[in-house]
Amino acid sequence: MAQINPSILSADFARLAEEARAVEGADWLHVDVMDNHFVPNLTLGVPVVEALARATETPIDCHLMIEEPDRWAPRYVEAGAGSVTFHVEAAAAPVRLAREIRAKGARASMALKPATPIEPYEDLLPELDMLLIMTVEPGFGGQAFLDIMLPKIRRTRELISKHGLELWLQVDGGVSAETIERCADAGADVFVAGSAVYGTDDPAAAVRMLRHQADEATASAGWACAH
Ligand SMILES: O=C(CO)[C@@H](O)[C@H](O)COP(=O)(O)O
Ligand SMILES: [Fe+2]
Repeated sequence: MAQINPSILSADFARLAEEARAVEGADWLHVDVMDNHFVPNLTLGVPVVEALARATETPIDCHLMIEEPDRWAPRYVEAGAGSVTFHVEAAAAPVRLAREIRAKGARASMALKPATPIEPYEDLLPELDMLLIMTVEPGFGGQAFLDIMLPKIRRTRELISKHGLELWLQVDGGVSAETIERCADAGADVFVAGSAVYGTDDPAAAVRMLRHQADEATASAGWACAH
């Protein structure tokens, strides 16, 4: 079944706990950490992730858009994140970092910006629990989905199948009722959605609707997700 991860970036930051609980029933809560260096925006850090992990039953999917993830990612596992994603463009030693995240008890995930190809990282895939393909330039919610990322999603799904991996394939940026079917058809199975969830009157219903759409598209594409 497809997983839907609402992005708290599009929620009301003055009511974070309430907003996190508004999407209980979602698979993971996606938390975007930005440091104003790796991306031109600043959001939240370790103390807020700790507070969110206490405030909701939904596991935390932490997306680190920061410099020096080798230094900081383990701190987010300690803060209570169940999955930690670092950007390969920022990591000094991605294999060592993925192993450290796993050893500390979280799922290890690596993200690629739109201009970063997957092919140089084929041999790293067994070290990961999830790969994140950005479908916008990281930094802000509410941007338009980049259709030109669809071939990369498809090629990544082929690599995952070729190696017989259980790796999850996440897409993030501009995922909505209009675009989710294209992502699922190309091979994504974990979908981050910010404005398409929190921009509606009923975030929990939006999650259910997106999941249904993704499941239908995956079934007609004929590949099975690993979860
Ligand atoms: O990581 C990011 C942005 O850099 C995302 O997680 C956004 O928060 C997704 O928001 P929408 O594009 O779905 O509104
Ligand atoms: Fe994100």
